[in-house]
Amino acid sequence: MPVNADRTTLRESADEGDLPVNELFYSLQGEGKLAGVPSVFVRTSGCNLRCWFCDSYHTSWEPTHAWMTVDDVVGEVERHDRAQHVVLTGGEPLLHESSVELLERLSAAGYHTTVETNGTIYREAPVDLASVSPKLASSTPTAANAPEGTDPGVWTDRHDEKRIDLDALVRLVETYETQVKFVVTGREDVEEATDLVEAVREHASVAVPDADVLLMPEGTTREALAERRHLVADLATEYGYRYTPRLHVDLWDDAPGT
Ligand SMILES: C[S@@+](CC[C@H](N)C(=O)[O-])C[C@H]1O[C@@H](n2cnc3c(N)ncnc32)[C@H](O)[C@@H]1O
Ligand SMILES: Nc1nc2[nH]cc(C(=O)O)c2c(=O)[nH]1
Ligand code: SF4
Ligand SMILES: [Mg+2]
Repeated sequence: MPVNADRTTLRESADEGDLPVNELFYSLQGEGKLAGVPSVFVRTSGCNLRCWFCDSYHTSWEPTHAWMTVDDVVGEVERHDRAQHVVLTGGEPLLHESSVELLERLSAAGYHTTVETNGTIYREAPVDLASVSPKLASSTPTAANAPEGTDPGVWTDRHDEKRIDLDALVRLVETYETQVKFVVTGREDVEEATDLVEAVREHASVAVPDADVLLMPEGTTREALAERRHLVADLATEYGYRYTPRLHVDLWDDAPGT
């Protein structure tokens, strides 16, 4: 089973350079090109978007975290001594300037680094795989779909305005080895994803091959994924994009720290 961070290294208040950490655990990469690879996950808290389906509610809708120094994060990562891969995720990890220092430290220590990002923010850092997941119109929160007990309020418009930043997307694909990973709820999402990929191709100086465009079924439980995965697999075949499972959900359902 994945192992959670020792909470004794977490503090309540921030010093400059600290990172708001929601959780740190060792598991198998569940998504994308590196699915199945043992990896330490560092999940920062705080997001500039509010997807209605966010599987990390406590980093977006209700951010919870403790502040850790970059030193302590590196120390916790190193405790998982079999891991050679680190996944920096969130929330939106590129909101935080200190994510750059963390990536520099991890890279210098020899780790392969993946950053899971919504693609609205560009930062320069030693990133081995930028796992970019631009948010489609179907992610926008409304009064009808927002998580129970929340009122999307200003976030319906704010999310919709901020969810795509073409300049940031282009810089990310030009700078890093990239996978572009769309959360798919239905056929319209793949049509919109195709328009976006075409726009990125038009502006970028590098190729974005179909094999780097991934379709991932929306769903946070085995049951939800079982309902949607065949549709998404068929769409991947039809469009020539790659399908990615959510291996951790298949294996551990919605258990925390996986
Ligand atoms: C919680 S997000 C954190 C990183 C970044 N904020 C982002 O959205 O890419 C991690 C990954 O989970 C995906 N994700 C979040 N909720 C999901 C859901 N309900 N079903 C499928 N994928 C989901 C995101 O698209 C992203 O690829
Ligand atoms: N096992 C596992 N793989 C993942 N790949 C990306 C994740 C994320 O939340 O960013 C994630 C996650 O939360 N767990
Ligand atoms: S961008 Fe990522 S972390 Fe933010 S709300 Fe959407 S899925 Fe959650
Ligand atoms: Mg996740």
